[in-house]
Amino acid sequence: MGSSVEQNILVTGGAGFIGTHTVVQLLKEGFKVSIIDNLDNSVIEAVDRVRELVGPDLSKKLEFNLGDLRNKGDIEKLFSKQRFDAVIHFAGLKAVGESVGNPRRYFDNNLVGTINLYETMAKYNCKMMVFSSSATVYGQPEKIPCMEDFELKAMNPYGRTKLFLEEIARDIHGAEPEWRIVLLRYFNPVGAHESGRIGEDPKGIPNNLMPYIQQVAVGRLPELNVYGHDYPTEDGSAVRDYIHVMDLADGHIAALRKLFADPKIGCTAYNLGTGRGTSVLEMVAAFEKASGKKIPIKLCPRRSGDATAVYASTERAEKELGWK
Ligand SMILES: NC(=O)c1ccc[n+]([C@@H]2O[C@H](COP(=O)([O-])OP(=O)(O)OC[C@H]3O[C@@H](n4cnc5c(N)ncnc54)[C@H](O)[C@@H]3O)[C@@H](O)[C@H]2O)c1
Ligand SMILES: O=c1ccn([C@@H]2O[C@H](COP(=O)(O)OP(=O)(O)O[C@H]3O[C@H](CO)[C@H](O)[C@H](O)[C@H]3O)[C@@H](O)[C@H]2O)c(=O)[nH]1
Repeated sequence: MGSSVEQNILVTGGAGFIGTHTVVQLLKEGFKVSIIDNLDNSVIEAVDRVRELVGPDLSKKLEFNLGDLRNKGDIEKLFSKQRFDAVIHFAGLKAVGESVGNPRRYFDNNLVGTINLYETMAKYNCKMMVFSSSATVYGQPEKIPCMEDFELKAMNPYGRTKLFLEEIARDIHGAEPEWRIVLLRYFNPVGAHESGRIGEDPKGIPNNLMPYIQQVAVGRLPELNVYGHDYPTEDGSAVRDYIHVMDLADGHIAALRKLFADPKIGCTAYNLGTGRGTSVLEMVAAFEKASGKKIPIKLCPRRSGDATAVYASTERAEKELGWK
């Protein structure tokens, strides 16, 4: 189903993991897309593969711009030559451990980049934004499932950039109510496009569970360290809400449609998760079953800063975005 009027969307960080999957869905839904990415954590081949997946006709509606949000001039160049109806803002750094060792890099990239983006959007009167937030803003939630109105607290510099950026969005909307901003709090994105042509391929040793399991499966790493087997959960391992990246991509389409359709949306946060908790050991078992490969594991102490169990309440996204 294409949209009746062709809307033009700027996608920051569109060459990355969630970005590429979302751009495929945007093009298929009839949107025109411009990506800005500095390729800090991605490769241009990923954009070539998006073109391959959508075919030559839809590819004509995709433009790639090499640029860095920390340089206001790079953003200005885009806005001065075309009108954008909305921005989906993925660009940012996301490695928790790295942010602890080098917080200034995170504040510079995530905060300065986003502030530059808001400034330029305001200048060109483009006031609709879908922002990549994270379940990390719930810290160690006192209750589960996490609901959007829970108290927010971040536990590391990366998490603080997401929390600050949520606060910045609420303040901008508070002062200039014409802004429409959707804050999407992703839980744990996993998986890849069904073609296998795009996906998550982090550089170096992965921090996250799924890419780590995948590297064990292909023999690049010898075994999976299971961090924590004495949590007060059914099997002792930690519980998360793993959401397929294609579902997440569709969540962005739903959020965009909501922005365009609802002048009263204001600045609203939505959880994007499945609402189901899965333990680390259950993930390993599910992967073994699906792939037919044995994943050797080593039971290790808890990883510092990890929560016991986090999963989403999906009620608000279901009710207001029509997304599940
Ligand atoms: N993947 C997750 O587990 C997860 C969970 C919650 C939230 N998020 C957030 O979602 C967003 C996308 O995550 P992802 O997994 O696709 O990450 P990713 O690293 O694959 O994609 C981010 C993209 O942004 C680009 N980028 C970074 N800084 C930039 C800058 N200053 N200017 C231009 N481009 C820049 C990178 O090169 C990369 O292509 C991030 O903001 C991340 O914090 C991710
Ligand atoms: O090699 C590994 C990697 C992870 N885990 C465990 O697997 C679970 C999930 O860990 P991930 O690192 O995959 O994901 P997190 O829940 O820690 O964090 C991710 O999701 C958060 C949102 O919930 C934030 O967005 C954060 O940036 C992002 O990395 C945790 O219990 C972790 O200890 C292992 O046992 N072994």
